[in-house]
Amino acid sequence: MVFELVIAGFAILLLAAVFIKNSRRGNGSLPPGPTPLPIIGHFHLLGPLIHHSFRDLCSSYGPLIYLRLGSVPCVVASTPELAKELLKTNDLTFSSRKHSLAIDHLTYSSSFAFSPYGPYWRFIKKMSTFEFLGNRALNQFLPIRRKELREFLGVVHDKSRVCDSVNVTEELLKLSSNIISQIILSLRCSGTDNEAEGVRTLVREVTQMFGEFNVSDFFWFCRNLDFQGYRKKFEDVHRRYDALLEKVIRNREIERKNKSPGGEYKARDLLDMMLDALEDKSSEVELTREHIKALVLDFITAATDTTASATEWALAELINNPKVLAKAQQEIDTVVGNKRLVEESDSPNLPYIQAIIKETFRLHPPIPMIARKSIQESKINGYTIPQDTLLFVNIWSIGRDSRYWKNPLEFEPERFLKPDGDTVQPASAMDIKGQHYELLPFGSGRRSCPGIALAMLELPVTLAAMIQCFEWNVVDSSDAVKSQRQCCSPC
Ligand code: HEM
Repeated sequence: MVFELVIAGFAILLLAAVFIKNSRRGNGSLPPGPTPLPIIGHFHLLGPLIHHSFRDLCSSYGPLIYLRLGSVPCVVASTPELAKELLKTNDLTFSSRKHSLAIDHLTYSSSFAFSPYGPYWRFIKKMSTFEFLGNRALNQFLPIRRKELREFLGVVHDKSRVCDSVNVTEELLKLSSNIISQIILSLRCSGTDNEAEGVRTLVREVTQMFGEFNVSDFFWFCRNLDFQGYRKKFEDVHRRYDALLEKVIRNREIERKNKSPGGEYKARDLLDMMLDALEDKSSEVELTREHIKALVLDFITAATDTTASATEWALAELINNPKVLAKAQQEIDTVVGNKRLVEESDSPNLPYIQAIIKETFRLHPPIPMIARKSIQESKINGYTIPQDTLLFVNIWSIGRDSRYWKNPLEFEPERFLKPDGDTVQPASAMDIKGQHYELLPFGSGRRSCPGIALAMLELPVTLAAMIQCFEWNVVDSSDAVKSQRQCCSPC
């Protein structure tokens, strides 16, 4: 009896699989892909690092594949040509993003980074591009970045004296979080500022929740169930975040009311800009307090881990490649010397440091796949991509593909330098602003990263200062990177 039941069950599964396969053929023009299983689709083919699994699937089924993750249809692209076709030629079609229960709960359903392409998104994009992340604002915030970098170097220095090793991961996260929370809220996490520290802790919890796998996001019949108990966690974090941000906003409103005209000048942060827009009855978009709270979360989560992880990977590669490290030290010695600390204004004269950053992005993009959702049906390479399909452009696998890169797994920053007589110039032909589809660390097109200019100011100077001030090596292989200090004079 049991045996018969097993056989019957197996037959049903097989029939369902054949049905699904035929329905793909019936549709005819979907990109190729493995046969899905009933209900779970292709989930069983994914390992813990999804970009690795997608690379393997693309090498078996082709550069553009179609998968079903539970009930969610998706396509994966893994060549620069397809990246261009999808993100440039069909930019508008793939201009949306998939929501998850975590995103909806935690960002008041008002996130900018996850909002559909429309008036609200355009309004914030304009404000971030031209105002708070524009050249003028970035110049105004230079003293903050300079002070934070010195503070960071000081902490690494002090801790390494006391403990002879430092958790660089943690310190880099504090550095990027301090910079962005001051640009956005004029708050600094110093350990004594409770509000800033509270925001930082909550943002870390939120970042973790965004990355967790929730079955309810992929199986429509689980949408209202909560097997993993996430809903309660989301509600708890949301309540604490809302209370904290409400307090920050209320304090700022009082400060604005009491401000005397011509009082002390302070660079306008994002919160000021949003409160101006909130009060402006003629503003092109009607904003709410929820929009402000969601935007703060959007920007802090988007800016913190990405910048810290890029610096950490660059450092890890330098430690593992002593010749590259020596060349970088040589460049800093020649251009900056040891009488002063390297500054952001030195970056254009440090082409090797910039090449190290690009090489780090190629091998370790902080966001390994660009994720979008289609708002309409499209034809790509002769295949039909239906509306509401999730798109993944696997920039991690493109960066390691031997068809586009010589010695793809080697860390060779020289590939980004072009000899020009005796000097080397930054390889302008390979910039990272989303025009060269072999290297897309910040994405491409209208939804590309608005923080690129800020990140590219922070990264070279942070890395150069770490090289200038300390000698680096790994002291414990169980941690990502630790430093052993031997401080030089500038810091
Ligand atoms: C090394 C640092 C960073 C990397 C590698 C990075 C990478 C990315 C990528 C790949 C995207 C998706 C782009 C696309 O879909 O085409 C993105 C979006 C975004 N990034 Fe960054 N980012 C970094 C730093 C920052 C910073 C410093 C900020 C804020 C100041 C920021 C804010 C955002 C926002 C708000 C979005 C969503 C944009 C939208 O949906 O329109 N990022 N970033």
